[in-house]
Amino acid sequence: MTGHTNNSGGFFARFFASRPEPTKYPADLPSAGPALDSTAEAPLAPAPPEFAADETPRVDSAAKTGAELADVTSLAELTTMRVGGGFERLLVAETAAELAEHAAALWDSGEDWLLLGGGSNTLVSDAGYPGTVLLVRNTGIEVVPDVTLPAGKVRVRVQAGHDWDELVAWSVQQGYAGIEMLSGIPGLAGAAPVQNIGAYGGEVAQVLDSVTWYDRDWGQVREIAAADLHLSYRDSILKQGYEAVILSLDLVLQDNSAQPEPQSQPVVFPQLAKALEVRLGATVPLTAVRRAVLQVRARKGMVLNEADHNSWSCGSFFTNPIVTEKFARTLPADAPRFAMQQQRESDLVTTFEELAAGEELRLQGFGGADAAGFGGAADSGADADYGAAAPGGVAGADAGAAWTEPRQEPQVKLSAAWLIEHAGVRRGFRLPGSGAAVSDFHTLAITNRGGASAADVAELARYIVSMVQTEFGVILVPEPNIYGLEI
Ligand SMILES: NC(=O)C1=CN([C@@H]2O[C@H](COP(=O)(O)OP(=O)(O)OC[C@H]3O[C@@H](n4cnc5c(N)ncnc54)[C@H](OP(=O)(O)O)[C@@H]3O)[C@@H](O)[C@H]2O)C=CC1
Ligand SMILES: C=C(O[C@H]1[C@H](O)[C@@H](CO)O[C@H](OP(=O)(O)OP(=O)(O)OC[C@H]2O[C@@H](n3ccc(=O)[nH]c3=O)[C@H](O)[C@@H]2O)[C@@H]1NC(C)=O)C(=O)O
Repeated sequence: MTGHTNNSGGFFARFFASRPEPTKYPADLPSAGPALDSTAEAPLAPAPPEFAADETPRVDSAAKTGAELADVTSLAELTTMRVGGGFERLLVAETAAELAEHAAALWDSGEDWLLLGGGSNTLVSDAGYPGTVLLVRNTGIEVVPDVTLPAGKVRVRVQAGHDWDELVAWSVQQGYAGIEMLSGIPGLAGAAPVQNIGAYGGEVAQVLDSVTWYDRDWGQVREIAAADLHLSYRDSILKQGYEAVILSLDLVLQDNSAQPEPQSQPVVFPQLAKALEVRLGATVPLTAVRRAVLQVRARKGMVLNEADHNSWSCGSFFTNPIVTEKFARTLPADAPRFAMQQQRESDLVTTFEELAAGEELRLQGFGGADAAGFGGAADSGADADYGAAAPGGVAGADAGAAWTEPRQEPQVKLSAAWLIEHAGVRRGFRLPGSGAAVSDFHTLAITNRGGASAADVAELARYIVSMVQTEFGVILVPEPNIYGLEI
């Protein structure tokens, strides 16, 4: 658990070490697309997959188990991007006790090691990982009787190695509401709190009661209340470097199993309401929410599908930047921007203007909350797959964990996908000779079109960062954990 970069200072330091001047990368490449015209329509991408109204897209899991692991020799076989070289040693923890024991021994040994769940948020260099890879493979879901819970609530315990989407499917089947909008998110349950997964109006912070983890500093297994994880937009104390391995999670869900057709939590996300053809705030059958979310995600290429190279990715490769409202006003009027709850000053992206004005570089750790995310007006129809932008003004309400430290300057969340597309990097874009390409369906996903190397992925990521930096003065931050590569 050392040696990787995510939302870290190294990333920023590289860009700002000398001066805050963007440089085109790479200088000798042809233009990635037409000059910026924020009103221009994106060229037509290949048609997104079509689904019958009652069809539920299949969700593949990348997390190999048991005998499937016998012949694994590379990280490419353990990650959803399917790139990355070998490793020195592979350890597999099939129980929580094994996971804690391995983690304790590895930390005691002082060697570098890598914790891997479903490998959907991990990018490793072609040279591989020079140490031990510990795979989280303890599975199981149980309902834990809890008389302290209010009526209608149920405590569900899931082991860290359980496939997240299998948990969601199970909860929908049981009639338990609360995570149905998080259908189709890749990876394993143990990673969910690390970056507080969120989509379509929900985030794990809303239902997480506590985790049990092995804590490096304490040298023991501890139960930690969700509030102590400081969950916020794609962030937690684990993401910020606190050293612990999650063994299991306790969720508190709404038990609607007595209803003839168990209902969902209110639908609060415009894109989802639109897909379900209901008004915001409506409740609908849990099964309908799951199906609709999977269909929307699949249309964006965001459902893992072994047969579809457009889904061989880490999902969103960059987080959505959070900037001051003042800076956002310098962007084109049609750039989507969404209000955040209170935000730590230190969580905002440092803009060129601020650096030029002599302000200190802030090392980023996104705070605030995400749940509502993007979507715009449900009925605008401006972009059927992604929802409408919020031109000019600030729209959208974020829900979930709030940071209470007061701050003066209101902040907004931008759409990384929009910035990328309007910096001229269109859906399907590929650098010459590269095996990696921007997804045909969503500019925020970098995909392996077969035979991509980790270097190809990193090169495209750097190119995207450079284009957005040049065009808008915003520095995108990668979402995945990255080992042995410079982005
Ligand atoms: N919304 C979306 O569509 C997408 C969301 N994701 C999310 O990214 C995450 C990826 O999950 P997964 O594929 O399993 O993760 P990975 O196997 O890619 O692991 C990513 C990192 O998460 C941390 N981690 C994983 N499991 C644990 C654990 N039990 N305890 C503590 N830390 C852990 C480790 O970071 P470290 O070494 O720093 O401790 C690890 O390097 C999930 O939360 C997934 O939902 C990913 C892609 C798309
Ligand atoms: C996939 C992930 O999570 C996803 C999550 O599934 C969705 C749905 O709630 O919202 C986030 O994506 P997102 O911000 O790109 O959401 P989308 O609704 O797909 O797009 C937002 C906006 O981007 C613009 N857009 C989108 C796609 C595209 O190719 N071009 C474009 O310009 C549209 O204006 C759209 O309104 C999460 N990503 C992040 C980094 O927060 C992930 O974390 O890996």
